Amino acid sequence: MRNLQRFASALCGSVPGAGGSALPRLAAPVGVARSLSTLPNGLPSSVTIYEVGPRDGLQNEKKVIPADVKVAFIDLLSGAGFKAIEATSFVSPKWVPQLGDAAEVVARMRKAPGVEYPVLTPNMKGLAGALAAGCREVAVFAAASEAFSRKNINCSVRDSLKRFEEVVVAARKEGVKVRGYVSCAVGCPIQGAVEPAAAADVGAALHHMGCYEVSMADTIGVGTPASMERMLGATLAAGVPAARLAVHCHDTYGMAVANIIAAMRMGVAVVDASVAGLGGCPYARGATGNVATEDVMYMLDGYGISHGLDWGRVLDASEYISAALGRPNGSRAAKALLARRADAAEAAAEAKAKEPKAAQAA
Ligand SMILES: CC(C)(COP(=O)([O-])OP(=O)([O-])OC[C@H]1O[C@@H](n2cnc3c(N)ncnc32)[C@H](O)[C@@H]1OP(=O)([O-])[O-])[C@@H](O)C(=O)NCCC(=O)NCCSC(=O)C[C@@](C)(O)CC(=O)[O-]
Repeated sequence: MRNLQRFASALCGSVPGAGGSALPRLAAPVGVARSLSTLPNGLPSSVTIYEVGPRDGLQNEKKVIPADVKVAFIDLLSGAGFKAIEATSFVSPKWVPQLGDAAEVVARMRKAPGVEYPVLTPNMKGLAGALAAGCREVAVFAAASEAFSRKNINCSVRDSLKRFEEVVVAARKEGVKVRGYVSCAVGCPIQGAVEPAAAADVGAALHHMGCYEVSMADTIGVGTPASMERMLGATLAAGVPAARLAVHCHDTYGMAVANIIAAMRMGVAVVDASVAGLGGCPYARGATGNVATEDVMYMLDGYGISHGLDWGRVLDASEYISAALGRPNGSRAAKALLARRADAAEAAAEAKAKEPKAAQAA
């Protein structure tokens, strides 16, 4: 751990203002930080994949997705071993019409034991909706970029943090866990480059507010391992421990898996991802979806890092949602594995057809 902190300070030496937060410092965070057990190569021995497909993946779809499809998708994911599946958002339906059915989806989805189903809540109205629906975990989402904050939630970063503090305090009073996001942590579709210190300050503010985990998001997928390291280094130096951090990478430039490896090398062991690489950003033309869950699983398997997910069931969910949306699967690993699965099923059917009739009947 001391090495990690030294690494963070070394990285941040060149980042002006890192850790010197200009944003409000609020109450201390709650909960027990995860302890990080590592492999001999320094990578975490297990990684939690926080599935965001039903929320981040579907919020940006042009055609209306029926609640039936969302519920069936979440139910498939629920059997796959995820500990957290971000189900939907209690945001203004005028801003995000696609998730206007949040209450219905939460009411109808199966709640598997041991699985959290967080929902996004941008304000007290969203929190009230989430609480009324029985949600036990919510997420607030600030931005490292002023321009994006105004475009996404119609207020400045500072005002958003005041609003989120109210949500965090009220949620915790109800015993509801709150996760925090920092959007545009390495780049913004409107303002361009984002200083690591700006992302670190917002991450630290959410951490000190009481978010049990802060997910640093490369919203438009422009990051590289180098810019991720600078941003995470600044965030660690600003006082957010690696055990409280997650990363949320979009894959626009094909860097997401490499960026996640860079984050794991810095001790991050929670990774947001979307089955089939669903998603996109309404404010950035050409920005692609989240890193695909299956691509992350394939990488983790290669390192021998446990993720606790059932490949067969993840592929079922991936196949289902790609068919329901009528588009090719956005995960390269899923495409390859689904093709192999189809080949194996075909070969089994052929073998069965060649069996003598009596054996087939048995
Ligand atoms: C924050 C607001 C509400 C401000 O929007 P506003 O227009 O400033 O809000 P307002 O308080 O003036 O209210 C306007 C109307 O919305 C209603 N309203 C107000 N709040 C709610 C609510 N919670 N639920 C339902 N309705 C709501 C409110 O009642 C009112 O209705 P009217 O009186 O006109 O009929 C709006 O901008 C909003 O909903 N934004 C959400 C945008 C969003 O969800 N974006 C995508 C999130 S993804 C992201 O940020 C990045 C992330 C997390 O994925 C990480 C990454 O990939 O980088």
